[in-house]
Amino acid sequence: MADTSREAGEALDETELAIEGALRPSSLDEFVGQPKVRGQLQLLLQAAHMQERPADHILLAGPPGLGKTTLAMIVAHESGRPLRLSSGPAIQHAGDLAALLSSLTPGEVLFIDEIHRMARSAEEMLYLAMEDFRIDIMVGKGAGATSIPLELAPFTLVGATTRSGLLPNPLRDRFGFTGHLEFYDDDDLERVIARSANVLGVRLPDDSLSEIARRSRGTPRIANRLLRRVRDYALVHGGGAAASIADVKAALELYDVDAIGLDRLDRAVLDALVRRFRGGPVGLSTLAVAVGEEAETVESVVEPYLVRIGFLGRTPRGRIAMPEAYRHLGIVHPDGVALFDDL
Ligand SMILES: Nc1ncnc2c1ncn2[C@@H]1O[C@H](COP(=O)(O)OP(=O)(O)OP(=O)(O)O)[C@@H](O)[C@H]1O
Ligand SMILES: [Mg+2]
Repeated sequence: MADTSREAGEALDETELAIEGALRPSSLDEFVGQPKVRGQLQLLLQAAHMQERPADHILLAGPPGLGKTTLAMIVAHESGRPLRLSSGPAIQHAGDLAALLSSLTPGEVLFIDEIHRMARSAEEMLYLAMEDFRIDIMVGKGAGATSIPLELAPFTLVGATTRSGLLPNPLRDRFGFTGHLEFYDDDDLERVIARSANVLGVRLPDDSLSEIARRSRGTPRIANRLLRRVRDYALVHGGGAAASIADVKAALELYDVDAIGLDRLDRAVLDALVRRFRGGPVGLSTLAVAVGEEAETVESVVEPYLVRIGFLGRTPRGRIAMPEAYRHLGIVHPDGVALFDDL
């Protein structure tokens, strides 16, 4: 069954989560692709190490599944410091953040996932904490309220966000460095898949490897997930430990992944845009309602890849379908232009 609800990545059950953990690279050297961000992080960590201080605060931005959490873990691992995990939705009051910050040990790496979803009051507390390693705790209410300053142990904050545009500037400015993660090209995805296949004990001929890479929407998490489905298929229907190209194609067809990696939700969005809204422009929320999804999911999970491959455009008046999208769906463009030249 193909799940169309992909908020915050995928709904993984516990075994899948454990496998995702096992597939995570634990050092910068093992981390595939993203040469820019890798180089930037390397320098930052090395300088901090030479001066025996915690590294500057780091913000990691990019679509789901590109390696933000993985990099946060690598930062802690490479600097030999403990990692504390939290997330924006878990910090709904300044008090939640105060409790978290005051319990950090010197040099600890604090990872706040989905940092754009943190409460406003906590954000303000975080500004001071990031800059001066200090917070003010409010005691009492009304006219008698006083604030008590509290010194914090120096720490490194690693924030992750799929929506860096939603972060207030004062918060964004307090990070020493922002790493923008990009979609991976097919060569990098092949390396991710080859590494994971090795860990999972799956043998993949070259053609199988490149077919999975081509259908992974530029995203390592999707590459790993498709690989696991292909492994299942080969185990049940095919040649056991080796997954032939026929196994790959059959498995991906079973899970509704099309020839360029679009899944049911991607296609539903394109279909609504092209057929129902005649190519747009249509507002994000209207489009989301048409496919029965949250606007946030459509915006942060579905759209970035469709924009990147030139299927969808974002304009001030709404979303529009680009000619490539018509071609992929096999629909004649309203201008009457024949777009079937490659059929
Ligand atoms: N550069 C990479 N090399 C190898 N594997 C990677 C890489 N980036 C990500 N992965 C794999 O992809 C999976 C998803 O990565 P990760 O959890 O870090 O994504 P994320 O950016 O935090 O996503 P989300 O926004 O949904 O939290 C991980 O299990 C990891 O194994
Ligand atoms: Mg993550």
